[in-house]
Amino acid sequence: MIPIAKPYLTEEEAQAAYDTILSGWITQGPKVQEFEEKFAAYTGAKYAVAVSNCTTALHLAMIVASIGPGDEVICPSMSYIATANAIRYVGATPVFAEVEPDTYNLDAADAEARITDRTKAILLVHQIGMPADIDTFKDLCSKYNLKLIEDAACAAGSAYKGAKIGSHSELVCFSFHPRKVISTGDGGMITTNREDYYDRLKLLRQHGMSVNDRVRHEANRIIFEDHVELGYNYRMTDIQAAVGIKQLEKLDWIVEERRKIAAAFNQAFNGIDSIRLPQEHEGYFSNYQSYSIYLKDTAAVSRNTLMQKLLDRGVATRRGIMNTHRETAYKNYAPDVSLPVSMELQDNSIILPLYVPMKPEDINYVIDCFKKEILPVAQIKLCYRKEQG
Ligand SMILES: C[C@H]1O[C@H](OP(=O)(O)OP(=O)(O)OC[C@H]2O[C@@H](n3cnc4c(=O)[nH]c(N)nc43)[C@H](O)[C@@H]2O)[C@@H](O)[C@@H](O)[C@@H]1N
Ligand SMILES: O=C(O)CCC(=O)C(=O)O
Repeated sequence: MIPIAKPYLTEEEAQAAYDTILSGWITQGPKVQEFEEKFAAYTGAKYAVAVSNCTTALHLAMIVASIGPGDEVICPSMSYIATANAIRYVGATPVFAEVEPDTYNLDAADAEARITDRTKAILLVHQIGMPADIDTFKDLCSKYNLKLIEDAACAAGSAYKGAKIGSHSELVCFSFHPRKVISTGDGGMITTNREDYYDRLKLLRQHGMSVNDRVRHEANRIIFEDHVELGYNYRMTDIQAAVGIKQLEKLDWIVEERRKIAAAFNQAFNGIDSIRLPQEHEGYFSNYQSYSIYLKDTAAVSRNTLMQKLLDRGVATRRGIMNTHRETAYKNYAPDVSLPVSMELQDNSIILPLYVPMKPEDINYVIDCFKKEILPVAQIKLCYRKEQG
Protein backbone atom coordinates (compact mmCIF):
# COMPACT_ATOMS: atom_id res chain seq x y z
CA MET A 1 0.00 0.00 0.00
CA ILE A 2 1.27 3.47 -0.87
CA PRO A 3 0.31 5.62 2.16
CA ILE A 4 -0.99 9.17 1.95
CA ALA A 5 1.96 10.46 3.98
CA LYS A 6 4.83 9.49 6.19
CA PRO A 7 7.19 11.59 8.25
CA TYR A 8 10.86 11.66 7.20
CA LEU A 9 12.64 10.47 10.34
CA THR A 10 16.09 8.89 10.53
CA GLU A 11 18.60 7.46 12.97
CA GLU A 12 19.67 11.06 13.60
CA GLU A 13 16.32 12.02 15.12
CA ALA A 14 16.27 8.76 17.14
CA GLN A 15 19.78 9.47 18.44
CA ALA A 16 18.83 13.05 19.35
CA ALA A 17 15.81 11.81 21.33
CA TYR A 18 17.97 9.13 23.00
CA ASP A 19 20.66 11.63 24.00
CA THR A 20 18.07 14.02 25.38
CA ILE A 21 16.42 11.34 27.48
CA LEU A 22 19.79 10.50 29.04
CA SER A 23 20.61 14.18 29.57
CA GLY A 24 18.17 14.32 32.47
CA TRP A 25 16.33 17.44 31.29
CA ILE A 26 13.35 16.36 29.24
CA THR A 27 10.81 19.18 29.04
CA GLN A 28 10.90 22.94 28.35
CA GLY A 29 14.67 22.97 28.71
CA PRO A 30 17.81 23.68 26.65
CA LYS A 31 16.67 21.72 23.59
CA VAL A 32 13.39 23.67 23.43
CA GLN A 33 15.34 26.91 23.64
CA GLU A 34 17.75 25.81 20.90
CA PHE A 35 14.86 24.71 18.65
CA GLU A 36 13.13 28.07 19.17
CA GLU A 37 16.27 30.05 18.34
CA LYS A 38 16.94 27.98 15.23
CA PHE A 39 13.31 28.13 14.08
CA ALA A 40 13.22 31.92 14.51
CA ALA A 41 16.47 32.24 12.51
CA TYR A 42 15.11 29.92 9.81
CA THR A 43 11.89 31.86 9.32
CA GLY A 44 13.46 35.29 9.77
CA ALA A 45 11.16 36.12 12.69
CA LYS A 46 12.60 37.82 15.77
CA TYR A 47 11.19 35.28 18.25
CA ALA A 48 9.75 31.76 18.30
CA VAL A 49 7.86 30.07 21.14
CA ALA A 50 7.50 26.28 21.13
CA VAL A 51 4.25 24.71 22.33
CA SER A 52 2.58 21.31 22.44
CA ASN A 53 0.86 21.53 19.02
CA CYS A 54 -0.52 24.04 16.54
CA THR A 55 -3.97 24.01 18.11
CA THR A 56 -2.54 25.27 21.39
CA ALA A 57 -0.38 27.74 19.43
CA LEU A 58 -3.55 29.16 17.86
CA HIS A 59 -5.26 29.31 21.24
CA LEU A 60 -2.41 31.33 22.74
CA ALA A 61 -2.27 33.57 19.65
CA MET A 62 -5.95 34.40 20.20
CA ILE A 63 -5.27 35.28 23.84
CA VAL A 64 -2.31 37.57 23.18
CA ALA A 65 -4.24 39.27 20.38
CA SER A 66 -6.87 40.09 23.06
CA ILE A 67 -9.67 38.24 21.32
CA GLY A 68 -12.53 37.26 23.61
CA PRO A 69 -16.27 36.86 24.11
CA GLY A 70 -18.38 38.97 21.75
CA ASP A 71 -15.61 39.24 19.15
CA GLU A 72 -15.81 37.81 15.67
CA VAL A 73 -12.86 36.32 13.80
CA ILE A 74 -13.03 35.70 10.07
CA CYS A 75 -11.53 32.40 8.90
CA PRO A 76 -12.11 29.84 6.18
CA SER A 77 -14.58 27.05 6.87
CA MET A 78 -12.47 24.93 4.54
CA SER A 79 -9.69 24.14 6.98
CA TYR A 80 -8.93 21.51 9.56
CA ILE A 81 -11.40 22.02 12.45
CA ALA A 82 -8.64 23.21 14.84
CA THR A 83 -8.59 26.58 13.02
CA ALA A 84 -12.13 27.52 14.06
CA ASN A 85 -11.93 25.66 17.38
CA ALA A 86 -9.14 27.99 18.54
CA ILE A 87 -11.48 30.97 18.04
CA ARG A 88 -14.18 29.28 20.12
CA TYR A 89 -11.71 28.45 22.93
CA VAL A 90 -11.54 32.17 23.80
CA GLY A 91 -15.33 32.62 23.60
CA ALA A 92 -15.21 34.43 20.24
CA THR A 93 -17.24 33.52 17.16
CA PRO A 94 -15.74 32.16 13.96
CA VAL A 95 -17.24 33.85 10.90
CA PHE A 96 -16.67 31.65 7.88
CA ALA A 97 -15.59 33.18 4.59
CA GLU A 98 -15.14 31.69 1.16
CA VAL A 99 -11.89 30.46 -0.40
CA GLU A 100 -10.50 30.94 -3.90
CA PRO A 101 -11.08 27.93 -6.14
CA ASP A 102 -7.52 27.80 -7.50
CA THR A 103 -5.46 28.29 -4.32
CA TYR A 104 -7.89 26.99 -1.63
CA ASN A 105 -6.99 30.11 0.38
CA LEU A 106 -9.22 32.80 1.87
CA ASP A 107 -10.95 35.04 -0.69
CA ALA A 108 -10.16 38.65 0.29
CA ALA A 109 -13.30 40.20 -1.23
CA ASP A 110 -15.57 37.68 0.46
CA ALA A 111 -13.71 38.11 3.78
CA GLU A 112 -14.13 41.89 3.52
CA ALA A 113 -17.86 41.51 2.88
CA ARG A 114 -18.19 39.59 6.16
CA ILE A 115 -16.53 42.25 8.35
CA THR A 116 -18.87 43.73 10.99
CA ASP A 117 -18.48 46.08 13.97
CA ARG A 118 -17.62 43.03 16.05
CA THR A 119 -14.84 41.71 13.79
CA LYS A 120 -11.56 41.70 15.68
CA ALA A 121 -9.23 39.60 13.56
CA ILE A 122 -8.66 37.53 10.44
CA LEU A 123 -7.24 34.05 10.87
CA LEU A 124 -5.47 33.42 7.57
CA VAL A 125 -4.72 29.78 6.72
CA HIS A 126 -1.96 28.75 4.30
CA GLN A 127 -3.91 25.75 3.15
CA ILE A 128 -1.94 22.56 2.48
CA GLY A 129 1.25 24.63 2.39
CA MET A 130 0.24 27.09 -0.36
CA PRO A 131 0.80 30.62 0.98
CA ALA A 132 -2.22 32.89 1.13
CA ASP A 133 -1.97 36.47 -0.16
CA ILE A 134 -0.56 37.93 3.06
CA ASP A 135 -0.07 41.50 1.74
CA THR A 136 -3.70 41.86 0.66
CA PHE A 137 -4.86 40.66 4.07
CA LYS A 138 -2.40 42.96 5.84
CA ASP A 139 -3.91 45.90 3.93
CA LEU A 140 -7.43 44.74 4.74
CA CYS A 141 -6.54 44.42 8.42
CA SER A 142 -5.04 47.92 8.56
CA LYS A 143 -8.06 49.39 6.74
CA TYR A 144 -10.49 47.98 9.34
CA ASN A 145 -8.10 47.98 12.31
CA LEU A 146 -8.09 44.19 12.68
CA LYS A 147 -5.44 41.77 13.91
CA LEU A 148 -3.93 39.35 11.41
CA ILE A 149 -3.09 35.87 12.70
CA GLU A 150 -1.61 33.25 10.39
CA ASP A 151 -2.49 29.57 10.67
CA ALA A 152 0.64 28.14 9.09
CA ALA A 153 0.06 24.62 10.46
CA CYS A 154 0.91 23.12 7.07
CA ALA A 155 3.34 25.80 5.86
CA ALA A 156 6.77 25.30 7.47
CA GLY A 157 9.27 25.84 4.64
CA SER A 158 6.79 27.65 2.34
CA ALA A 159 7.56 31.23 1.27
CA TYR A 160 5.68 34.32 0.13
CA LYS A 161 7.31 36.97 -2.06
CA GLY A 162 10.77 35.63 -1.32
CA ALA A 163 10.48 35.43 2.49
CA LYS A 164 9.76 32.36 4.55
CA ILE A 165 6.33 32.00 6.13
CA GLY A 166 6.73 33.05 9.78
CA SER A 167 8.36 36.41 9.09
CA HIS A 168 5.46 38.44 7.69
CA SER A 169 3.11 39.21 10.55
CA GLU A 170 2.75 39.48 14.33
CA LEU A 171 1.52 35.95 15.09
CA VAL A 172 2.22 32.89 12.95
CA CYS A 173 1.37 29.38 14.18
CA PHE A 174 3.02 26.16 12.94
CA SER A 175 2.39 22.44 13.44
CA PHE A 176 4.79 19.52 13.71
CA HIS A 177 2.11 16.81 13.64
CA PRO A 178 3.28 13.69 11.71
CA ARG A 179 1.17 14.65 8.69
CA LYS A 180 3.20 17.85 8.33
CA VAL A 181 6.40 18.41 6.35
CA ILE A 182 8.58 18.14 9.46
CA SER A 183 7.45 16.50 12.67
CA THR A 184 8.22 16.21 16.36
CA GLY A 185 5.45 13.64 16.97
CA ASP A 186 3.10 16.40 17.96
CA GLY A 187 4.34 19.93 18.44
CA GLY A 188 3.79 23.56 17.54
CA MET A 189 5.55 26.91 17.27
CA ILE A 190 4.49 30.54 17.27
CA THR A 191 6.70 33.13 15.59
CA THR A 192 6.40 36.81 16.37
CA ASN A 193 8.37 40.03 15.96
CA ARG A 194 6.82 41.62 19.05
CA GLU A 195 8.69 41.37 22.34
CA ASP A 196 5.53 41.89 24.42
CA TYR A 197 3.81 38.98 22.65
CA TYR A 198 6.93 36.84 23.06
CA ASP A 199 7.07 37.45 26.81
CA ARG A 200 3.37 36.79 27.31
CA LEU A 201 3.39 33.62 25.17
CA LYS A 202 6.20 32.20 27.31
CA LEU A 203 4.19 32.90 30.45
CA LEU A 204 0.94 31.48 29.11
CA ARG A 205 2.40 28.19 27.89
CA GLN A 206 3.73 27.38 31.33
CA HIS A 207 0.92 28.09 33.79
CA GLY A 208 1.60 31.85 33.94
CA MET A 209 4.72 31.11 36.01
CA SER A 210 6.78 34.24 36.72
CA VAL A 211 10.15 32.50 37.23
CA ASN A 212 10.46 29.33 35.23
CA ASP A 213 11.87 26.04 36.47
CA ARG A 214 15.15 26.37 34.56
CA VAL A 215 15.95 29.72 36.12
CA ARG A 216 15.13 28.37 39.59
CA HIS A 217 17.17 25.23 38.90
CA GLU A 218 20.24 27.25 38.00
CA ALA A 219 19.89 29.82 40.80
CA ASN A 220 22.31 29.85 43.74
CA ARG A 221 19.83 31.72 45.92
CA ILE A 222 16.33 30.58 46.71
CA ILE A 223 13.67 32.05 44.43
CA PHE A 224 9.90 31.63 44.72
CA GLU A 225 7.70 31.90 41.67
CA ASP A 226 4.33 33.57 41.38
CA HIS A 227 1.63 32.61 38.90
CA VAL A 228 0.72 35.98 37.51
CA GLU A 229 -2.25 35.10 35.32
CA LEU A 230 -4.34 32.14 34.22
CA GLY A 231 -1.93 30.02 32.21
CA TYR A 232 -1.85 26.62 30.55
CA ASN A 233 0.34 23.58 30.31
CA TYR A 234 1.17 23.81 26.62
CA ARG A 235 4.87 22.94 26.87
CA MET A 236 6.89 21.13 24.25
CA THR A 237 9.21 18.45 25.64
CA ASP A 238 12.98 18.54 25.09
CA ILE A 239 12.71 15.09 23.53
CA GLN A 240 10.43 16.54 20.84
CA ALA A 241 12.59 19.65 20.44
CA ALA A 242 15.75 17.54 19.94
CA VAL A 243 13.93 15.75 17.09
CA GLY A 244 12.71 19.12 15.79
CA ILE A 245 16.25 20.52 15.59
CA LYS A 246 17.30 17.63 13.35
CA GLN A 247 14.12 17.95 11.28
CA LEU A 248 14.68 21.67 10.80
CA GLU A 249 18.16 20.99 9.39
CA LYS A 250 16.47 18.87 6.69
CA LEU A 251 13.47 21.13 6.03
CA ASP A 252 14.74 22.87 2.89
CA TRP A 253 15.86 19.58 1.39
CA ILE A 254 12.54 17.90 2.24
CA VAL A 255 10.65 20.78 0.58
CA GLU A 256 12.87 20.53 -2.50
CA GLU A 257 12.16 16.79 -2.76
CA ARG A 258 8.43 17.34 -2.27
CA ARG A 259 8.43 19.97 -5.01
CA LYS A 260 10.12 17.52 -7.40
CA ILE A 261 7.32 15.01 -6.80
CA ALA A 262 4.67 17.73 -7.25
CA ALA A 263 6.41 18.74 -10.50
CA ALA A 264 6.30 15.12 -11.71
CA PHE A 265 2.55 15.02 -10.98
CA ASN A 266 2.04 18.38 -12.71
CA GLN A 267 3.87 17.21 -15.78
CA ALA A 268 2.08 13.87 -15.95
CA PHE A 269 -1.41 15.29 -15.48
CA ASN A 270 -1.01 18.49 -17.47
CA GLY A 271 -3.46 18.47 -20.35
CA ILE A 272 -6.14 16.34 -18.70
CA ASP A 273 -9.11 18.63 -19.26
CA SER A 274 -11.38 17.20 -16.59
CA ILE A 275 -9.14 18.15 -13.66
CA ARG A 276 -7.54 21.29 -12.18
CA LEU A 277 -4.04 20.94 -10.77
CA PRO A 278 -2.62 22.95 -7.82
CA GLN A 279 -1.90 26.54 -8.84
CA GLU A 280 1.30 28.18 -7.60
CA HIS A 281 1.22 31.79 -8.77
CA GLU A 282 4.23 34.09 -9.21
CA GLY A 283 5.73 35.00 -5.81
CA TYR A 284 4.24 31.99 -4.04
CA PHE A 285 6.34 29.00 -2.97
CA SER A 286 4.56 25.93 -1.61
CA ASN A 287 6.08 23.14 0.45
CA TYR A 288 3.39 20.84 -1.04
CA GLN A 289 2.30 19.55 2.35
CA SER A 290 -0.47 18.02 0.23
CA TYR A 291 -1.06 17.68 -3.49
CA SER A 292 -4.74 18.20 -4.17
CA ILE A 293 -6.50 17.80 -7.53
CA TYR A 294 -9.95 19.19 -8.27
CA LEU A 295 -12.23 17.06 -10.45
CA LYS A 296 -14.44 19.05 -12.80
CA ASP A 297 -17.93 17.78 -13.57
CA THR A 298 -16.59 16.44 -16.87
CA ALA A 299 -14.43 13.89 -15.02
CA ALA A 300 -15.16 10.32 -16.12
CA VAL A 301 -15.45 9.12 -12.55
CA SER A 302 -16.86 10.56 -9.30
CA ARG A 303 -14.42 11.58 -6.59
CA ASN A 304 -15.48 8.87 -4.15
CA THR A 305 -15.41 6.13 -6.78
CA LEU A 306 -11.95 7.36 -7.78
CA MET A 307 -10.74 7.18 -4.17
CA GLN A 308 -12.08 3.62 -3.81
CA LYS A 309 -10.62 2.50 -7.13
CA LEU A 310 -7.21 3.89 -6.19
CA LEU A 311 -7.43 2.21 -2.79
CA ASP A 312 -8.26 -1.07 -4.56
CA ARG A 313 -5.03 -0.58 -6.54
CA GLY A 314 -3.10 0.02 -3.30
CA VAL A 315 -2.95 3.82 -3.40
CA ALA A 316 -4.22 5.72 -0.33
CA THR A 317 -5.83 9.10 -0.97
CA ARG A 318 -7.78 11.66 1.06
CA ARG A 319 -10.84 13.72 0.25
CA GLY A 320 -10.61 17.49 -0.19
CA ILE A 321 -10.08 19.62 2.92
CA MET A 322 -13.02 19.50 5.31
CA ASN A 323 -15.59 22.29 5.67
CA THR A 324 -15.82 23.03 9.38
CA HIS A 325 -19.35 24.46 9.14
CA ARG A 326 -20.62 21.05 7.99
CA GLU A 327 -19.42 19.25 11.13
CA THR A 328 -21.86 18.39 13.91
CA ALA A 329 -19.84 20.43 16.41
CA TYR A 330 -20.60 23.51 14.29
CA LYS A 331 -24.30 22.99 13.66
CA ASN A 332 -25.14 26.08 15.73
CA TYR A 333 -22.55 28.27 13.98
CA ALA A 334 -23.90 29.98 10.87
CA PRO A 335 -26.07 27.05 9.75
CA ASP A 336 -27.31 29.04 6.74
CA VAL A 337 -23.93 30.37 5.64
CA SER A 338 -23.39 30.16 1.89
CA LEU A 339 -19.99 28.74 0.96
CA PRO A 340 -20.48 27.08 -2.43
CA VAL A 341 -16.81 27.14 -3.50
CA SER A 342 -15.60 25.61 -0.22
CA MET A 343 -18.19 22.82 -0.39
CA GLU A 344 -17.51 22.15 -4.05
CA LEU A 345 -13.77 21.80 -3.28
CA GLN A 346 -14.37 19.49 -0.33
CA ASP A 347 -16.65 17.23 -2.33
CA ASN A 348 -14.71 17.09 -5.58
CA SER A 349 -11.03 17.23 -4.66
CA ILE A 350 -8.69 14.35 -4.03
CA ILE A 351 -5.31 14.40 -2.26
CA LEU A 352 -2.64 12.08 -3.65
CA PRO A 353 0.22 10.42 -1.72
CA LEU A 354 3.31 12.61 -1.42
CA TYR A 355 6.15 11.99 1.00
CA VAL A 356 9.93 11.83 1.18
CA PRO A 357 11.56 9.62 0.13
CA MET A 358 9.01 8.36 -2.40
CA LYS A 359 10.47 5.73 -4.71
CA PRO A 360 10.37 6.69 -8.43
CA GLU A 361 8.43 3.50 -9.15
CA ASP A 362 5.84 4.48 -6.53
CA ILE A 363 5.50 7.99 -8.01
CA ASN A 364 5.02 6.41 -11.43
CA TYR A 365 2.55 3.88 -10.05
CA VAL A 366 0.42 6.65 -8.51
CA ILE A 367 0.54 8.59 -11.79
CA ASP A 368 -0.35 5.52 -13.80
CA CYS A 369 -3.25 4.48 -11.56
CA PHE A 370 -4.64 8.01 -11.43
CA LYS A 371 -4.53 8.38 -15.22
CA LYS A 372 -6.14 4.98 -15.76
CA GLU A 373 -9.05 5.87 -13.49
CA ILE A 374 -9.56 9.51 -14.46
CA LEU A 375 -9.35 9.23 -18.23
CA PRO A 376 -12.07 7.70 -20.36
CA VAL A 377 -10.79 4.57 -22.18
CA ALA A 378 -10.51 6.36 -25.57
CA GLN A 379 -8.22 9.03 -24.11
CA ILE A 380 -5.95 6.50 -22.42
CA LYS A 381 -5.37 4.92 -25.84
CA LEU A 382 -4.62 8.38 -27.25
CA CYS A 383 -2.12 9.14 -24.48
CA TYR A 384 -0.52 5.75 -24.99
CA ARG A 385 -0.16 6.36 -28.71
CA LYS A 386 1.38 9.81 -28.04
CA GLU A 387 3.86 8.31 -25.56
CA GLN A 388 4.83 5.72 -28.16
CA GLY A 389 5.47 8.65 -30.55
C1 LIG B 1 -4.31 18.50 4.64
C2 LIG B 1 -4.67 18.06 6.03
O1 LIG B 1 -3.90 16.94 6.35
C3 LIG B 1 -4.19 16.31 7.54
O2 LIG B 1 -5.40 15.70 7.48
P1 LIG B 1 -5.58 14.23 6.85
O3 LIG B 1 -7.03 13.89 7.03
O4 LIG B 1 -5.04 14.14 5.51
O5 LIG B 1 -4.67 13.37 7.79
P2 LIG B 1 -4.88 11.92 8.31
O6 LIG B 1 -5.95 11.22 7.57
O7 LIG B 1 -5.02 11.98 9.76
O8 LIG B 1 -3.52 11.29 7.84
C4 LIG B 1 -2.54 10.87 8.66
C5 LIG B 1 -1.58 10.02 7.79
O9 LIG B 1 -0.26 10.43 8.07
C6 LIG B 1 0.59 9.27 8.13
N1 LIG B 1 1.23 9.13 9.46
C7 LIG B 1 2.47 8.68 9.68
N2 LIG B 1 2.74 8.66 10.98
C8 LIG B 1 1.66 9.10 11.61
C9 LIG B 1 1.36 9.30 12.99
O10 LIG B 1 2.17 9.10 13.88
N3 LIG B 1 0.12 9.75 13.25
C10 LIG B 1 -0.79 10.02 12.26
N4 LIG B 1 -2.01 10.50 12.59
N5 LIG B 1 -0.51 9.86 10.97
C11 LIG B 1 0.70 9.39 10.65
C12 LIG B 1 -0.28 8.08 7.80
O11 LIG B 1 -0.18 7.84 6.41
C13 LIG B 1 -1.67 8.54 8.13
O12 LIG B 1 -2.67 7.90 7.36
C14 LIG B 1 -4.12 17.29 8.70
O13 LIG B 1 -2.80 17.46 8.98
C15 LIG B 1 -4.78 18.59 8.41
O14 LIG B 1 -4.44 19.54 9.38
C16 LIG B 1 -4.38 19.10 7.07
N6 LIG B 1 -5.06 20.32 6.75
O1 LIG C 1 -4.35 17.11 15.32
C1 LIG C 1 -4.32 17.10 14.08
O2 LIG C 1 -4.56 16.07 13.41
C2 LIG C 1 -4.03 18.33 13.29
C3 LIG C 1 -3.88 19.55 14.17
C4 LIG C 1 -2.49 19.96 14.23
O3 LIG C 1 -1.79 19.83 13.25
C5 LIG C 1 -1.92 20.53 15.46
O4 LIG C 1 -2.66 20.87 16.40
O5 LIG C 1 -0.70 20.65 15.53
